[in-house]
Order: sequence, then C-alpha cells, then structure tokens
Amino acid sequence: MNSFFGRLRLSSLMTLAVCATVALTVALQLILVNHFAGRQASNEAQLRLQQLSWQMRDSLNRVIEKAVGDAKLLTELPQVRYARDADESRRVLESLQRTFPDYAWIGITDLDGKVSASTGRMLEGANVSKRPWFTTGLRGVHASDYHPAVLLEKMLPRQQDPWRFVDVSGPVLDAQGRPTGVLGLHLSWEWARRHARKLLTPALREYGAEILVIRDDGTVMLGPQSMVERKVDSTSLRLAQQGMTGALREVWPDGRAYLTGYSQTGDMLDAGSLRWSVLVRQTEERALAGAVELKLRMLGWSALLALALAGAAVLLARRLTRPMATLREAIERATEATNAGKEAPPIPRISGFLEARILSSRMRDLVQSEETHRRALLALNGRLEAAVAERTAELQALLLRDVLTGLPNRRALLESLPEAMSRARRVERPCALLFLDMDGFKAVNDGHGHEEGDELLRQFGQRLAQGVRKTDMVARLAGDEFVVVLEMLADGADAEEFAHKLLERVTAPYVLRTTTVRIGASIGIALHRPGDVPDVDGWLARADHAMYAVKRTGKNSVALAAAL
Ligand SMILES: Nc1nc2c(ncn2[C@@H]2O[C@H](COP(=O)(O)OP(=O)(O)OP(=O)(O)O)[C@@H](O)[C@H]2O)c(=O)[nH]1
Repeated sequence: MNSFFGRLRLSSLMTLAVCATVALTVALQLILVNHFAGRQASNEAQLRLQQLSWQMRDSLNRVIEKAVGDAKLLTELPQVRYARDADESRRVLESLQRTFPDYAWIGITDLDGKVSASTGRMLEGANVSKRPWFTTGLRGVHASDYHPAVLLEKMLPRQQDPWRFVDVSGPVLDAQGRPTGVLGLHLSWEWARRHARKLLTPALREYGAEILVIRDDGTVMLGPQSMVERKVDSTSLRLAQQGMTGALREVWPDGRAYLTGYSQTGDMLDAGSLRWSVLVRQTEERALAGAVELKLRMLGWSALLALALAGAAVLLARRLTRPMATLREAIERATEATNAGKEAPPIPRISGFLEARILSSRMRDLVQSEETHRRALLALNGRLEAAVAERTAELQALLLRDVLTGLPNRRALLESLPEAMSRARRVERPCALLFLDMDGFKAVNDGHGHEEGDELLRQFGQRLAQGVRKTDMVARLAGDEFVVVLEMLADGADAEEFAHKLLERVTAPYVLRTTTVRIGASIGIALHRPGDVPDVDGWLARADHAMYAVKRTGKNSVALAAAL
C-alpha cells in the first residue's frame, strides 16, 4: 500500500483524495435521498389514497342519506299519501326523478305489492311483493344493498355497464298511520361509477389508482372490470370491515404490492346502515414512480456533478502542485549535474503558495551552499593531490638516496646501470664501473666512534662526487663500499688512470670533528664495452672481484678486471 502511494505524484494523490471525497459525499447523499425520498413518497402516496377513500366514502354516505331522505319525504307527501289517482302520484315521483336522474325508478305499491304508480309507468301493474325492498319497506324506511334487477333492466335504456341498484323503500301511511302501500326508490349504481371516475383525476388514473367499493360479504361492487362482482380478500378490506380507516402496504392476491387507503361507509351506531368498504389502491411501483424518477434524476445530476468536481479537482491539483513539480524538476537537474561532477544549475525562485516559495528559497540556498562547498572541496582535493604527488616524489627520491651521504644508493645505481650500458652502445664508447672499499675504516669507527665514522663516510663520498664529471655517477652501496660509473671512456687504461687520480684524491687526510685521519681505498674496475652483453650483476661482480683482488694483494690500489 505504502509503495503504491509512494509511486504516486502529489497531484495524483490530491486528485484521488478529492475524487474519493466527492464520490463518498455523492454516494452518502444518494443513500440518504433514496431512504428519505422513498419513505416520504410512500407516506405521501398512502395519505393521498386514504384521502381518496374518505372522499369516496363520504360521497357514498351523502347519496345514500339523500336517497333515504328523499324516500322519507315522498312517503310523507300528501300527493303520495292521499293521491286521487296514479297520475297525480306519478307526477310527483317523476318530478323528483328529474331533480336527480340517478333515481332509475321510483314507484308506489299497494299493500299487496302491486305497483300502482311509477316513473315512466315502468312495472305499473306488476307485483313486487317478493322483492326484499317491498317487505323491508313495509316495516320502515330502509336502504337495501347493491343488487341487479332483471325486470327493470329490460325496461331501462341500455347502457355500457350493467344496471345495478341500491334500493331505498318505506311505508306509505294513511291519516291513521296505517300502511297503505310501499314507496320504492331504485338508485342507479351508475352515479357511484361516475363519481369514482370523477374522483380519479387523469393523473391518478395514469398512475393506476383504482377505487373499489366492496360489499360486506367481500363482493366487489365497484372497481376494475376484472374484479367486479367477484369476491376479494385483503388486509385493508378486513381492517375497513372492522370500521377502521387508514392506509397500508399490502400484497394483493395478484401477487403485486399495493398501497391501499381504506375506510367504511355507514354509521357504526346504526346497525341498519349500509356497510361498504371503500378501498383506493395503487401498485407500489406506480405510486413511487415519481420518487424513482426523482432518484434517477438525482443520480444523473450527481454523476454529472461528481464528474465536474473530479475535473475541477484535477485542474486544481495540477495548479496547486505545479510549483512543487517545478521544484522537483529543478532539484533533479541539480542532482544530475552534481552526480556528473558538473556545476549544479541554480534552483529557480518559485511563485505560488507560501510553502512552495519558502521551500524553493531554502533549496536555492542549500544548492548554492552545496556548490560552494563542492568548489572548496575540489580546490582542497587539488591541493591535496599536488601535495601527495610532491610527497610521493620526495619519498621516491628518498628511496633512491643514501640517507647518510645524500648520494644515490644501491637501488638508484642498479636502475641507472642499464641506461649507462645502452648509452655506451649508442655512443660506442666504453664505460667503467669502479668498486671502491675503504681500507681500515673499522679502525676509525672503533677508534673515534661511529659519528666520526659517519662523517668520514660523508666526506669520502663528497670527494668522490667532486672528483667525477657531472655525467658520471657516484653511489654508496653499503657500509664503506662505493661505486663510481664513468662514461665516455677511451679504453681500460683511461679508466685505470682516472681510478688512480680518484684514489689519490680520497686518500688525502680527512679533518673530522675531533680528529684528522687518513684512509686508503681498494678499487676494482670492470669495463663495459659497447659490444658487451648487458649484464648488471655480472658487471658489478667483476668489479667486486677486482676490488677483492686488490684487498688480497695489499690494499690501497687499483685493479682492472679482465675483459669479457
Ligand atoms: N660509522 C659507520 N660505520 C659503518 C657504517 N656502515 C658500516 N660501518 C662499519 O664499517 C666497517 C666496515 O668493515 P670493514 O670493511 O671490514 O672494515 P675495514 O676496516 O675497512 O676492513 P678492510 O676493508 O678489510 O680494510 C664495519 O665495522 C661496519 O660496522 C656506517 O654507516 N657508519
């Protein structure tokens, strides 16, 4: 995880952070909207359906009450109670029908159930004594439940829906209060259908709202075509039948979820009143369609908003991190130059936010100071290297010098002998190696001390060096042994002559610190001619043998080694 974030640029991190925050905010908002909008929409839909149910119930109650009232009024009218003939009664009945055309039929019977007068003369003369409205009407004003009427239906004009009626009937009494017949009023169910259609506004119909009026036995009197005059059962129906009102969500037998508002008509205190359940239902899907649409719209707008914010976040992140990106590039360039041993380019002054300005300024100072240090270090390094080279050269020189006399030592001699031999070949002149060993040096050491011995060695060496040409070489091999290399000689005799001169020179008295001494020297000479095979060890050995030969034969003399 760390390595993942470690690979991201600051701008990417900022973009990610802002996008994540936006996405989270939008998601939370959607969840909340989804929750509250859904609940709110469901509550509102249920309330609406409940109100519709109440409106329908109240209308039903009002019309039934009106019919009962009209029936009562008619039974008390003198034109009905004391009618001279059927025409007089009929005029009254038809006059009432005109005020309320939904009274499909109004008629008066005698006590035997024979219709004496009726609207439109329908059923006049017919016997209706078997009809429930006649029998109940004899006992008092009473409304009977929804029912078909086969005879009447044949006489009435045809209409789209079948004729159904609610009957209201009551006794017609004479002056003594004795029944003389029954007044029957058939209220067409069409008014209920029409009223339901009126209540369901086009918008509600479009969203599938349905009004159901259900008889106490569960038979649908008004509702969708497929349900009319069929029995149904639902929780809302049972609640309405218990006299409750409200709204709920329930699953109907068709397997779909509905929101249903319910109420019941009639008067709880009047056992004779008509008890119809009024249900107004709407599928949950249609009822909440508005909320779903709102959610989808919000989702769309939220997505657009999130995209716009993400875009803004990218731009903002780039804008904010640009100074840091510039600083990073400058640091990388400086680092690359430093690694390549070049002068680091200066860090530019970066404008932008405060931290970037401070950081760039500090980095600028840092790189400048680093550059100064680097230059100082380079200079120091140069001086050190020069000092080391000088010291090395000194050490090198010391390695080739004899500490006591300052003359070239054995090593220097061995290095220069091959050069001397090759020069001899080049110039075609022999060169000679003189091997000198002091005679009786030990006695000086023993007699006057080592310091005096050292002094003698120094002076001996100086005399040798002063006695040869600049191109010749004097070296101290070890102890009291010295070597002189003579070049550009004519022949062996030349070398011998020079050796004698040198012997004379070195045997002169030496003034030391505490004493003056004389010393002899044995000199062995070995020549190297231009044509000789170059052999350093052999050349030295020959001179050494010649010197020893002198030692053996009396010292303080010169001997020339035999030619090769
Ligand atoms: N003072 C001093 N003495 C040295 C040094 N190196 C060698 N010696 C001494 O030099 C002497 C050389 O010995 P020898 O060559 O046998 O002495 P010598 O008396 O010259 O003998 P011959 O060559 O046979 O005449 C030794 O006593 C060494 O201790 C030195 O650097 N300083």
